[in-house]
Amino acid sequence: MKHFLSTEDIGSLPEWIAKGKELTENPKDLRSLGNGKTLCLLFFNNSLRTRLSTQKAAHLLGLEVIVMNFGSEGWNLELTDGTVMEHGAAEHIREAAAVVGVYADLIGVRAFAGLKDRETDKAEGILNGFAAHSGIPVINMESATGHPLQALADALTISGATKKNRPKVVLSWAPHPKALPQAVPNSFVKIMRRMPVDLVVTHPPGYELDVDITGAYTPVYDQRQALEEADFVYVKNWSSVTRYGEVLLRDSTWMMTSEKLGKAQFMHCLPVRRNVVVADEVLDGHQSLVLRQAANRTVAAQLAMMHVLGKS
Ligand SMILES: NCCC[C@H](NC(=O)CCC(=O)O)C(=O)O
Ligand SMILES: NC(=O)OP(=O)(O)O
Repeated sequence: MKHFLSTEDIGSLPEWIAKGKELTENPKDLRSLGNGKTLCLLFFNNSLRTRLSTQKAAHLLGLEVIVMNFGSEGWNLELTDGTVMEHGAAEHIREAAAVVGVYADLIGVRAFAGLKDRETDKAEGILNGFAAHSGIPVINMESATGHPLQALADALTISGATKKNRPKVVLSWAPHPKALPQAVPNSFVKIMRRMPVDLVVTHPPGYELDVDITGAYTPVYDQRQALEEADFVYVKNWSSVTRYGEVLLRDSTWMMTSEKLGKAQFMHCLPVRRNVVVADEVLDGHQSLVLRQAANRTVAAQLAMMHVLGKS
């Protein structure tokens, strides 16, 4: 059975990108691919793009969709085997996943990092629990450590927008009032390593990504130096890994501005806090790719579903 749990589940990235371009440029009626099948989307966290683009992609592939906001409406799930369930959780993930497998043919799961315990988040209990116990393919709609649908959409966006054979792509940390997960930068770094780009990662000291996930990299702590000659600038906040889940810095000089962006194209996965992460002028300017990224989320979801349906 094929899942789509991380960017590693993308076999040949150039082939997936070519297929994505084909879906966009020569759309065909693909409704027979998913005919008679049901996709169940489970949200343990909020969403706009993921929920709508995945539903739209499912309709394009002829799938029926059922959606549940599990975080607010589902039973609290026990993830550990052998627990005496006298407290807290009403249901074990073994039953919950198996039951979804009775109603659906594939599942999408969104379950963010709790940002309290690093090892718990790295174990990906909810995502892996559904993959292990549902008996049907699972698609990651942003988990504790990764957001592969976003990364695939970002790869499609850069591939479609680049004017160079080997563009310079900068991933820049930005300030944020809340502690946010590392899922988006993790998957972005991993997929960019498989693209014909020169990737530079810039963040303040203390915001190093987990190299067990991203692979080794050399951070550039001077943002202006990192941004020199950039073609694409991907801006994102994440919380500290070493002081797990902490906000160490709220330095507004890391916010992206038109002056710092220069001639580069701007990217962000959204949602974004205006004038904290990025200045209005950038989001409202013609160098912003954020809506193309959002549009490519539908293409990424189609590709992921075709993969797990065995129809890619
Ligand atoms: N899926 C896209 C990003 C989701 C999440 N952002 C957030 O939770 C932003 C919340 C806020 O701004 O209050 C993240 O960073 O992983
Ligand atoms: N980029 C993204 O995943 O957006 P949502 O959190 O709104 O789904």
